[in-house]
Parts: sequence; structure tokens; C-alpha cells
Amino acid sequence: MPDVVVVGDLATDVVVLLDGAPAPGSDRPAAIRSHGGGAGANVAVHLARLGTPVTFAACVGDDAAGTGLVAELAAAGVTPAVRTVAGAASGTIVSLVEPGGQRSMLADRGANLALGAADVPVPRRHLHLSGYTLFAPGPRAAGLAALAAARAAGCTVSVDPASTGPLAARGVDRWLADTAAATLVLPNADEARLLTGCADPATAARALAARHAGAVVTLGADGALWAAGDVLVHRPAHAVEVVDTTGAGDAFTAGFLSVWLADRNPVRALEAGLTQAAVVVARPGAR
Ligand SMILES: Nc1ncnc2c1ncn2[C@@H]1O[C@H](COP(=O)(O)OP(=O)(O)OP(=O)(O)O)[C@@H](O)[C@H]1O
Repeated sequence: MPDVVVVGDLATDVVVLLDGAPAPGSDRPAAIRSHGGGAGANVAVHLARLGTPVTFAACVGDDAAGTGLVAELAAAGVTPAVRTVAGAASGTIVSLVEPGGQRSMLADRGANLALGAADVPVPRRHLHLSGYTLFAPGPRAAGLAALAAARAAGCTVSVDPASTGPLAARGVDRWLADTAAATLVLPNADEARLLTGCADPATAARALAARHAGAVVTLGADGALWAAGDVLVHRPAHAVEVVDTTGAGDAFTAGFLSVWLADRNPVRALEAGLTQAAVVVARPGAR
């Protein structure tokens, strides 16, 4: 039985650095890089690098990309619990980055949509659900089964809501009902506002803490908040030269969990999350 299980998407991140939009029918040179990514996978890789043994549950297609993605996880120290889905393509996310840093994304979740309840092992200590898991019907059923099994086994569970677009599209009330039994939730400020209807992040964090044992709200360049019961703690972000904020939230989550799982000290955990996020935003790429 694994100690800590992370569930989520595994995908190739293709990043296209544009120096302008291509005119229809034209050829245009662009710097194009691709690397392993996916919201849950990034959390698992950061956790492993921080010394927390972690098993990552996901699905890939029976293609070369899938083989490479699993090998990359193993090389980072993650134990892959990854099923290969015959006839499916592995997930791919294309990010188009414009000169000012503005980012647009195209996502093909591919084999990630085939995740089923049998793909997720019950952990001994902790389950982390990446929010995308709860959006499409199949993975949602798998995520809900995993959450219920983990809680029944006495494990703690953390959930991050992924992003406001799918959260709004799939329904905030349903997400809140799905995650009611989670121990911790870790939204960013926009997600916290959507989940609670509170524009002020501190008020939103307190509202979420009334539903769970604890809530972390990340505030981008302004750092992060921890709320539990009557306690509210703010820590500022590290002052770093920001190169690329992709995956900052995943890095934060892994840093936070690595400490919280070890000693349940939320303030030290906030600081670890902010440190891991600072490392990621100061370099290109999510990992
Ligand atoms: N501009 C920034 N300067 C310094 N730190 C930052 C900046 N942006 C993000 N961070 C760090 O990353 C953490 C998470 O950022 P944010 O609140 O934007 O989460 P997110 O929206 O989930 O991120 P993403 O979707 O990019 O993964 C912040 O708490 C902070 O520590």
C-alpha cells in the first residue's frame, strides 16, 4: 500500500513562444519546447524531489509520448501507477506564449479521460486530487471513489480546484459537494472567490476553513494564506525575478504538503510552499 497517492493528469506540455500571431496561411518561425507536465503529475514530481515518497495514478495512451512521460516520472523519483489505454492518445497541452507573457492554452486530455476507480490505489496516509480529475464524468467517478476510500481508511485528503473555467462550467455547488469530505483545499484567489462568493481572499479562506480542517489560498505575487478555525496566517511571496509562473500553484502545493504531511505545522508548510513556488517562477517551465 503506498504512503501518499497523487491523482491527476499526465500530459506533454508543448510551449510555443510566439513573437507575433501567424497570419492565416503563413509560415512563421517560433521557439517550441516540449516537456512532461499535467497538473497532478507536476505536484507528484515536486513532492518526490522534496523527499516525500509518492505514487502517481493516471492514464496515458499507447504512444511514444506515454512511454516518455512515465519514464520521466520514474526518473524524478515518483512511483508511477499509470495505466496504458490501448488506442488512446496521451494528453497534450499546447501553451501559446505571446511576447508580453500572455498565455493561451489548448488542451487535449486524451487518455486522462479514461481514468477509472481501479486505477487509484488507496494510500496509507494521504491522497491528493488534482482538480481536473473531478471535471469529466469518468475521472470524476474515480476521484470520488478514491476520496471516499481514503477517508474510510483514515487518510487525510487534499484537493485543488484546478482553474476557474472548468470549475464554473461544471458547477461550483457540485464541486463543493464532491469535496465536502476533504481535509484540505488549496485554491488560488480567483478559485476561492468563485467557490465562496467572497471577493476578499481572507474572507474566502475563512469561509473554506469552516468546511474543512484547513484551507490554503494562494495569492500569486502576494504570497499565500492559511485558515483553520479562527486562525488566519498570511505569508508574503519571496521576492524573485519572475521568468515563468507556469506550474507555480503545483509547486506551492507540493512544498506545502511535504511539510504538512511530516509535522502538521501549517506555518512552516506555507513557507515551504512559497519557497518551492519561488524556485519554479524564477525558471522557465513547470517543473
Ligand atoms: N509574480 C510572482 N512573484 C512571486 N511569487 C509568485 C508569483 N506568482 C506566483 N508566485 C508564487 O506561486 C504561488 C502560487 O501562485 P498563484 O497563486 O498564482 O497560483 P496558481 O494560480 O494556482 O498558479 P498556476 O496556475 O500558475 O500554477 C504563490 O503563492 C507564490 O508563492
